[in-house]
Amino acid sequence: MKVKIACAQMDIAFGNLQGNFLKASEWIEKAAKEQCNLVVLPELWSTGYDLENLDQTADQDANESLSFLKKMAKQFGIDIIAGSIAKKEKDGVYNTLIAVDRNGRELKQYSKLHLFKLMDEHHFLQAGDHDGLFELYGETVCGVICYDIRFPEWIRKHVLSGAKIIFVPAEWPLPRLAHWRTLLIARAIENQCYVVACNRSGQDPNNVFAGHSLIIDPWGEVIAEADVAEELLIGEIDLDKVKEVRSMIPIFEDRRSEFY
Ligand SMILES: O=C(O)CCC(=O)C(=O)O
Repeated sequence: MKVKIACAQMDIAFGNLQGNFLKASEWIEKAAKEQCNLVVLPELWSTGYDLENLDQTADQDANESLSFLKKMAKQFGIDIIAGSIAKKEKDGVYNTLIAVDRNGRELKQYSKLHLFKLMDEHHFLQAGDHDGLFELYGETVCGVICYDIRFPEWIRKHVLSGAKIIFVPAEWPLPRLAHWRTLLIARAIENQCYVVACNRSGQDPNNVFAGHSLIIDPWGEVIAEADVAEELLIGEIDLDKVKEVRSMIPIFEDRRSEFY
């Protein structure tokens, strides 16, 4: 099955929810006009890393984000992996990915499991405690968020549960661009699956971000890669290729899991 995917590598206005919702709606519309089946947004697309103001800006139970995303998905007939938002729950704020389908049905919420101390996340956010698996196009896929890609065992757990696409919304800083590319390509090669990674563009008061959103196939080939500036990155994936690559080098049969 072929799927045309767009990564909305947008700039994010620091703490400006209204501006970011408007911008996201424009990118979603643009992806639909390009006949994409699916659009992916970056991490914390509605607030950016304005962590100190999350008390005011985090979305209570993701209600506002969900109604916006469901409306957009139905209006433009497109599936949306809506990066992540700051979601307020009873015990604090989570960095939460939301996926909705073109019928406006919620598919998944996943909260970032590994908090990134270098960007102070642990002072402002709660860590998630469940996996990122969901069903899309009749296949199992998953979402993880940014820093999560540094934990290959977390990604492998999803792949062992059947994930054929790993979606990665991110706000990855420019100084570690080489890590971003290397880790994403490695995750695709070692798991023989697609990786669709949507980073943000631009800067905030503390960081300049790397852009370079990537769509990578199960052989580790880069299907499409953005530059640092804002861009709607488009690439087509073919889910049948996962089986093809896995039969060529059958790592999942050859694993010696009794030793590790
Ligand atoms: O791991 C990194 O170098 C960047 C991670 C990050 O920026 C994040 O998780 O928000």
